[in-house]
Amino acid sequence: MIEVRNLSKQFGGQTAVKDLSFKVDSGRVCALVGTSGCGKSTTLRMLNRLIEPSSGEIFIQGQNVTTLPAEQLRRRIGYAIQGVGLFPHQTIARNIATVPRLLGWSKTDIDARVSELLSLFRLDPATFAGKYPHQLSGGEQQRVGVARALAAHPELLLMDEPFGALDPLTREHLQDELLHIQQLLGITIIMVTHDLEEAIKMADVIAVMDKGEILQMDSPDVLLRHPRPGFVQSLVGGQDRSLRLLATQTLAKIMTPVTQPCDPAMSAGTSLRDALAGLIWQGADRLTVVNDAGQPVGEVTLNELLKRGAGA
Ligand SMILES: Nc1ncnc2c1ncn2[C@@H]1O[C@H](COP(=O)(O)OP(=O)(O)OP(=O)(O)O)[C@@H](O)[C@H]1O
Repeated sequence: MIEVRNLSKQFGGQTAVKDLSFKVDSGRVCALVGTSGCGKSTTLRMLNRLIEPSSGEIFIQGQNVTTLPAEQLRRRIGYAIQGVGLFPHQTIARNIATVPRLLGWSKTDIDARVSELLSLFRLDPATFAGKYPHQLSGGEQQRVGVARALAAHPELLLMDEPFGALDPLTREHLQDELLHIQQLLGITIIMVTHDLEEAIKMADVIAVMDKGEILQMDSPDVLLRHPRPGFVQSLVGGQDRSLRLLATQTLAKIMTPVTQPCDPAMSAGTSLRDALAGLIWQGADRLTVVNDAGQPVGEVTLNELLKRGAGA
């Protein structure tokens, strides 16, 4: 668990982050959202002390790390940013191995970890390990950036707009991939994003920031159903709130036993939002939920989807 107590940062006379206190449980994904300049990146960078806090304390697994040497702290915390920041003159393998090398891992352990991570991110080690960053696409580089951040089994992964520069399809793909890996490794993630849809999709808990303060910190569902009046409401409020609500759940959560298999068929991991879009597109009022083998495992009606998107 990571806990922040009364964290503040002033640059000159200007307050960028004001008396923040919050906790994120182990294995959870927390997203910091808010408009440009509200203090998201400054908050994130104080957690690994790329920026020194003006005041306040940070605890990781109960240990006060506020005064730990920053280098030591950064080896326990992975950090991935938009634009990746890979070392251009080093191979992909060497880039990923950066922190394990600093920690003095053996060559055998490093090679094994590099292969494991490349495979996890579906980059064939034989093809990619020896390449240089400029020989990779943006999406591939972004994967390597996250793999590098995970290399030394960090307790915490910090991500600052990690998918910001990618096209929507690649972005969605990488979000799915990261969620899968997060669940596999059970790692705690704190991510900064200006994209509310990304926060809703990725996070267990969303902290909405404005002018250096957290105005509300709740699960996506609670945030969408009960936003605090004012800034939070205007951020999450719009007419597409029902669609955002539907995006927080999957068919697996709401399906009932199959009565009569019918078209369309959709996988259990499909979001309710995509399911609704599919039913509208096909003019159907019911769908069959199928497992990976294509066998029917449940069904969901259009009516049920409409109910789930209702605010009341
Ligand atoms: N090194 C710095 N020196 C002076 N002011 C800074 C510095 N870094 C950030 N700030 C200021 O602190 C405030 C918060 O910046 P921060 O980068 O944390 O915002 P942000 O929410 O991440 O914004 P964005 O979404 O645009 O990246 C801004 O007013 C910014 O100008």
